[in-house]
Amino acid sequence: MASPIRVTVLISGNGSNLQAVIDKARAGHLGNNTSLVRVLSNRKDAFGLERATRAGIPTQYHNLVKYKKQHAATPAGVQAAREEYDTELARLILADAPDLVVCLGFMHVLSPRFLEPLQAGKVRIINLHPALPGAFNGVNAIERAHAAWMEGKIDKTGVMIHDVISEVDMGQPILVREIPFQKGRDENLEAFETRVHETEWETVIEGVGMVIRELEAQKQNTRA
Ligand SMILES: Nc1nc2c(c(=O)[nH]1)N[C@@H](CN(C=O)c1ccc(C(=O)N[C@@H](CCC(=O)O)C(=O)O)cc1)CN2
Ligand SMILES: NCC(=O)N[C@@H]1O[C@H](COP(=O)([O-])[O-])[C@@H](O)[C@H]1O
Repeated sequence: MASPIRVTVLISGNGSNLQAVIDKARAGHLGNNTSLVRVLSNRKDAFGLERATRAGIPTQYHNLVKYKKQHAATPAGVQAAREEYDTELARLILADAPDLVVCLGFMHVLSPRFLEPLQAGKVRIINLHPALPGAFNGVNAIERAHAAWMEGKIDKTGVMIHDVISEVDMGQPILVREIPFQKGRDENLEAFETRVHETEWETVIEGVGMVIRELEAQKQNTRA
């Protein structure tokens, strides 16, 4: 059997999308031969780390604060801290020799200090974002979409899996799932968020599966 597709997951929080991926991989339905090699979080209290531990997946906590303390609290100092953080993040991840890095609620903007070493190592990076391409980039996308709908500005939103590039949430979409708003403008934020998360759990499994199959085919062609 071909060597497994090695996957590293980056998180910052609850990890419900990570759990969807873990469950699918464990059932053998995430590609023919997939190995989740590590879950890394920039937040120590991320429940996703517990989910990974329960699944027997190695974890790592890598936090920006340690780097910020070594620099002045100036824009230049913060920039230097972020660059050092990203350089070390790339080293940590490359040490596991992944084929794919999946951002699932990883609340940190990745700089070229991270992106370039991974590109050099031919490691694909993808992200799950709860919005349609080009809409509501960045944080709090679900809340912002709901507010825009309440103001009558949009009638649908969605979730997507996309390639990660330096410009946040502007990488090539891989899989997009639209989510229409319900008539009557009476769906509160909590109910709407639940619908979005349910769509995410399906989308992340399908989207990650698509990329894994692409990588499997590439490995097959390289061997041929
Ligand atoms: N260079 C890229 N980095 C990341 C991308 C990307 O497409 N390109 N996707 C994100 C995930 N993400 C949206 O999907 C995202 C995460 C975090 C932020 C952000 O503004 N983070 C702040 C800190 C916010 C916080 O701590 O709550 C920051 O980094 O200063 C924007 C978008 C993963 N990274
Ligand atoms: N900009 C990135 C972003 O907003 N990501 C979002 O963080 C949440 C993580 O949930 P989870 O920890 O339960 O998987 C998800 O809603 C994901 O789309």
